[in-house]
Amino acid sequence: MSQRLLLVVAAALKDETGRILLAQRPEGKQLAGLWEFPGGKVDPGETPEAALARELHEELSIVVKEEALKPLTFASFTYPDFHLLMPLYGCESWTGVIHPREGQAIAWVEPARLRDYPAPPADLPLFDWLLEQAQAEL
Ligand SMILES: Nc1nc2c([nH]c(=O)n2[C@@H]2O[C@H](COP(=O)(O)OP(=O)(O)OP(=O)(O)O)[C@@H](O)[C@H]2O)c(=O)[nH]1
Repeated sequence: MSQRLLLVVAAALKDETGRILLAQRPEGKQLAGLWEFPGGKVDPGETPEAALARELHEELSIVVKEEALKPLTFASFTYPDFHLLMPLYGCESWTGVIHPREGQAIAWVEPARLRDYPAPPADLPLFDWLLEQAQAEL
């Protein structure tokens, strides 16, 4: 069966203590209430990095330079309506203060606690990957 491929970019924003930012999907959206990485769909003609910088500004009101986005890993997951391809970028520097602009809750989460947050199924291997990375850095 052929399926629509949807390209979504996501960021693992990391603070000085190694915690990762998760945002809760607002009510009314697909998968509402689940915790996920900030990000969103890549618009036609947009690079993934430009799309992610745009989404981070729209969602969290921070300014991120594209050079500050480091490719980490990706999710590839079949949902009922589409197949999600989601590169995950790491980001440790931005300007501005994180302020959720869409009414979404946010949380800074230690890598070992990521699995405590209900998340879209596509994100679970990414949570595990981030934990492995954090453990390897110790
Ligand atoms: N941003 C984001 N989207 C994710 C993650 N995991 C995951 O399965 N998705 C899925 O990716 C799809 C696109 O995300 P999105 O809805 O945030 O994109 P968007 O803001 O551009 O769309 P919208 O404004 O039209 O709602 C959704 O179906 C969402 O459930 C994640 O960690 N972050």
